Amino acid sequence: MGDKKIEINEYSSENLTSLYRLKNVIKQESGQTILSVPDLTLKEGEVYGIIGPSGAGKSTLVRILNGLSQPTSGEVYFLNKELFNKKNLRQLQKEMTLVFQKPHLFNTTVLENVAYGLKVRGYPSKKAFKIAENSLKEMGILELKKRKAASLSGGEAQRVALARAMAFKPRVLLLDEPTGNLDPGNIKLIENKVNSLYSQEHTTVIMVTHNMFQAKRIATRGMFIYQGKLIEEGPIDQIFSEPESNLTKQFVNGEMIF
Ligand SMILES: Nc1ncnc2c1ncn2[C@@H]1O[C@H](COP(=O)(O)OP(=O)(O)OP(=O)(O)O)[C@@H](O)[C@H]1O
Repeated sequence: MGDKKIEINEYSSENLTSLYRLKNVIKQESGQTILSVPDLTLKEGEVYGIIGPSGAGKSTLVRILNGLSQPTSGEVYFLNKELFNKKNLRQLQKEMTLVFQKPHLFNTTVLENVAYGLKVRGYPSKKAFKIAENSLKEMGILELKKRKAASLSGGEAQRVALARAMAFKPRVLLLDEPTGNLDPGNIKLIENKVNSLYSQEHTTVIMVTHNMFQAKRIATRGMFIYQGKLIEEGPIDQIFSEPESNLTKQFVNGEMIF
């Protein structure tokens, strides 16, 4: 591969105290603080569910974690390196991928869409297509490989976006409401995929979801964001049964009016 891959021993799990570390992170837009995270550590190999009302700042957080949106102030470390340092950003971003609720697919075939992410990571074309085919097979959609992306249904497009994200086996998979527009069958398929990524590949998954049942079903840890503030982060059972904050309690019990 053309790109320097991050050496495992450079960031071995033994030396790694955190996958992400955020300190005093503030994001402002038009003079307003839309996200404030005083101190947050995210560990490798967990499935994080990010919950909170609409407009709370959930997407803002995943865009920061993916390196797409630089905080106005504060520090973000990924694998113990400053994520937004110009020297590190592109290299570190190759370890992660973000899938949106409405997938952004290129106007080419499904197979070319899935191979793209591998090619930009330096895989030779033939190998990229082979891995892409395999990834489509794993998502159960190999028969779509020659279809133009624009002709796909919402559920199919989301599965293609996930096949593309998973093809290069990212260390971190960020999902922003990935099942928001899908029917129960497609939701189940995607949740099963997240479960197997976690249990078999030990991929860290960080997922925004409006669906609290979904967070309960698939997350190992939860984060509650409210009015631009990270209120709490902890084991998912604790978030739902014994949250530290009264705000979290009101939200998970459906008592919050907003
Ligand atoms: N570029 C921007 N300029 C101004 N305000 C913004 C900008 N981006 C986000 N915001 C505001 O910041 C707040 C947080 O937005 P964000 O998309 O992170 O929320 P969210 O929790 O993901 O919401 P939803 O669940 O509705 O998707 C919202 O009030 C939003 O309107």
